Amino acid sequence: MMTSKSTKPFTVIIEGNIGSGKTTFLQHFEKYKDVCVLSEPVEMWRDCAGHNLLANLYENPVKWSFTFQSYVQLTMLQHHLVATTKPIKLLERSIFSARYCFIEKLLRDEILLAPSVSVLNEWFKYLITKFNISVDLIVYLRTSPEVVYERVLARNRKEEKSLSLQYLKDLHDMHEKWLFYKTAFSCPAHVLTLNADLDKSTIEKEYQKCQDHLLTITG
Ligand SMILES: Cc1cc2cn([C@H]3C[C@H](O)[C@@H](CO)O3)c(=O)nc2[nH]1
Repeated sequence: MMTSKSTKPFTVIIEGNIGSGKTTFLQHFEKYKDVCVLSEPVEMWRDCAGHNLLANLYENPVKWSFTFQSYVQLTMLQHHLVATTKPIKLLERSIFSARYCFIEKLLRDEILLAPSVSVLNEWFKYLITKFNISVDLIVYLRTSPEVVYERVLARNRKEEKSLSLQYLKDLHDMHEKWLFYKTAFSCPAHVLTLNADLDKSTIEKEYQKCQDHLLTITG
C-alpha cells in the first residue's frame, strides 16, 4: 500500500538586500531535483489586473506603498502555501521580511504612517497564525550597501532607476537588526549567514555551506 508522505518540506527562506544575489543563489539550487524553488513574484507585482504596482511604488511611494505592501503580503502568503512533494522548498524572501524589513523601513521613513502599518500588521499576525507558516532555515545573503548599489545600477531594472544608496543602506540596516544582530523582531528559524559580497566566480564555495546544511537534512 502506498503511504503518502504528507510531511511538510524542509522550508528555507532566502533573505537579503536588493541586489544581494538571491536570484543567483536560487538558480544554483534550481538544478537539484529535490528542491522546489519559488522566486519572488515580481511579475505579479508588475501586473496586478494590468496595474504595475512596482512602478507605482517607486514613482510615488507615499501614495502607493500601502497598496504595494498589501499585495506583497498576499503573494508571499501564496508562496508559503504552495504544496510540494519535494523534500526541500526554497522561497525568495517571505511574509516575514515583508513585515520586518520593508514595512518597518517604510514606517521609520514615515512613508507609511502608523494607522496603515497597524492594518498591515493585524493582517500579518492573523495570517501567520491562521496558516501555521513554518520556516526551517533562513539563509541571509549578507552584503555591503555599496556592493549591492553597484549591482542594482548594472542590473538596471526600469522601475528601480530612482533607487538610492541611502535606501539600500537603510534596508541593509533592517536586515542586520533582524537577522544578524537579532535586536529587532524574532527570527522564525535558525539563520545561516553567507558572505554575499563575493562575486559570482567565488561565491560557489559560500553556497557549499548551505548545500552541506541541506544535505544533512535530506540525507
Ligand atoms: C517581501 C518583500 C519583497 C519586496 C520587494 N520590494 C521591491 C524591492 C525591489 O525593487 C523589487 C524586487 O525585489 O521589489 C519591496 O519594495 N518590498 C518588498 N517586500
